[in-house]
Amino acid sequence: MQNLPIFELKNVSHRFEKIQSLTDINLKIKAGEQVALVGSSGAGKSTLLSLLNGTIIPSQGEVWILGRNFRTLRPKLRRQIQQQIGTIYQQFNLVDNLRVIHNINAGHLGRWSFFKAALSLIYPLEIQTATQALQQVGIPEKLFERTDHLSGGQQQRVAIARVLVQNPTAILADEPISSLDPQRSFEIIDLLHQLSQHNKKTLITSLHAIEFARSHYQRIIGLKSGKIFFDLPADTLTDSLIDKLYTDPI
Ligand SMILES: Nc1ncnc2c1ncn2[C@@H]1O[C@H](COP(=O)(O)OP(=O)(O)OP(=O)(O)O)[C@@H](O)[C@H]1O
Repeated sequence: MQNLPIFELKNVSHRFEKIQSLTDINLKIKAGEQVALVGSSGAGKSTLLSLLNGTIIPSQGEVWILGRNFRTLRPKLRRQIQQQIGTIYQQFNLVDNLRVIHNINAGHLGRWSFFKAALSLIYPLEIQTATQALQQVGIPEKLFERTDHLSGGQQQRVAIARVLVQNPTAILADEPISSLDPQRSFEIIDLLHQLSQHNKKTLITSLHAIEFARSHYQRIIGLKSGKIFFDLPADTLTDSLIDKLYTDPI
């Protein structure tokens, strides 16, 4: 079990009606790995992340998550597996007019009953857990602030705190810094790196900023026109290969 990959894709292709977004992907990602996904717009990065968190099922091939062939699972087991995968998005996916604590507590939703979730909207529950998560992302004083009163960088920290409360095995981040300035971008990438290392969580991040992929990830996967163009340790990736990823036709 120890050596089983957290994620495995076997001959995976995906098609959105007329658009072939991924073609024949074979990939294994082990526990604790920090992987950056890079490639031009439309290369298939978000599609790949959506396959890894079970949001979409591939048109062809098999996606194995935590040792299970996801397609074959019953809905209840699918939800249990999905609870183990936390995802952070470019647009944060927070409810703007709620206080921060409610957005963080959304990380419990897969585990809480409907009643508990509804009650927590009136009397916030698990304040200590939420405070700890907010402390880990560096803004503990914002717990009762309205979410839309925070800056973009702070909102992304809240989204990360929500994932920490979910306590997943793996964290997926889909272009988490696209709407942030360079300094905030560095801070969020650095935070994700520190948290995944400290909490021993697998981290997979899609990124346009190649410099952060190189500085903060062990492994870099380049996608080009829906195919894996390279899959290399960060310290062996050359500038010329990066140029080819973005310029040459496949
Ligand atoms: N829901 C969808 N319906 C139809 N086509 C889609 C859908 N999602 C993605 N695609 C198409 O699949 C291809 C891959 O898209 P994807 O979003 O995975 O790329 P990406 O590498 O994440 O791009 P970006 O960096 O711009 O986010 C694109 O051609 C895109 O237009």
